[in-house]
Amino acid sequence: MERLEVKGLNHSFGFTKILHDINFTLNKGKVLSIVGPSGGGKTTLMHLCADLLDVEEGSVTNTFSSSAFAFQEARLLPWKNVIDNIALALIAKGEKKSEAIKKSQAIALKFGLDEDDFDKFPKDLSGGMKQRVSFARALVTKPSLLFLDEPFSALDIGLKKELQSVLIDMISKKELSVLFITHDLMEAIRLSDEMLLLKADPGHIVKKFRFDIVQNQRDDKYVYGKSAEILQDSEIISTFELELKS
Ligand SMILES: Nc1ncnc2c1ncn2[C@@H]1O[C@H](COP(=O)(O)OP(=O)(O)OP(=O)(O)O)[C@@H](O)[C@H]1O
Repeated sequence: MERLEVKGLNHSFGFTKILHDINFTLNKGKVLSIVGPSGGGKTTLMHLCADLLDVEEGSVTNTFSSSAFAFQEARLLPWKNVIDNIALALIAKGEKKSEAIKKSQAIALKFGLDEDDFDKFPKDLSGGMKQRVSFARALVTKPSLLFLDEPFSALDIGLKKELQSVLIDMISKKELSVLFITHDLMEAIRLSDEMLLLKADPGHIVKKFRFDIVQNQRDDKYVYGKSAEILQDSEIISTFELELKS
């Protein structure tokens, strides 16, 4: 079975230890989130998993057949229009240009872009539109594993929910496995099967939470209820330094 397995992972930048003894497995069709405070090492961990950073100690085994990324900033090529930005990965994989364009247009519409937007360049797009393009570009190649680094954090509530719904639809059809990092607890509860809590200095996993209801049956009531419950957890309180000062 396709999986991402992290064992005994340690990482330092210079003399500063950033990650300590990280262990987890992401199986096919599952969504695993890593939550924790800013500076805790989430991005470093994601980069090690995605082979964007060399593993120094421990191991990362990725047997997924293909993977893609979507980041907090959309990172589009400024000299290419919307469709060409999306089509890029397909063309790089050897797909015929006409076919790549057709697939890119279809997925752009799925992510809520209009035909009028197809010829626009990134400088003429709003932040939300750029993020739609970024998602479409990541998913057009139908990766089996998707890495998401805070992809919803700059979006308004409506757009956030809309993009999450498209993702949940794909997850529910078991088309996709996802590893994502966030500091938004509700986002993690809405999307993940398992949530790892990463505490800082150095980053280490202090608790794992599992959510057993399938994503497309988690309504707002479930997400708010679970959030309220988890916010009472002592590890969450100390990791996010939530103690109220009286
Ligand atoms: N290339 C690098 N060289 C040196 N230190 C780095 C490097 N990248 C990150 N760090 C340091 O590693 C620590 C963890 O950073 P990282 O970006 O992984 O945390 P994070 O949990 O993703 O934070 P945020 O939520 O703010 O993005 C920080 O102290 C950061 O300054």
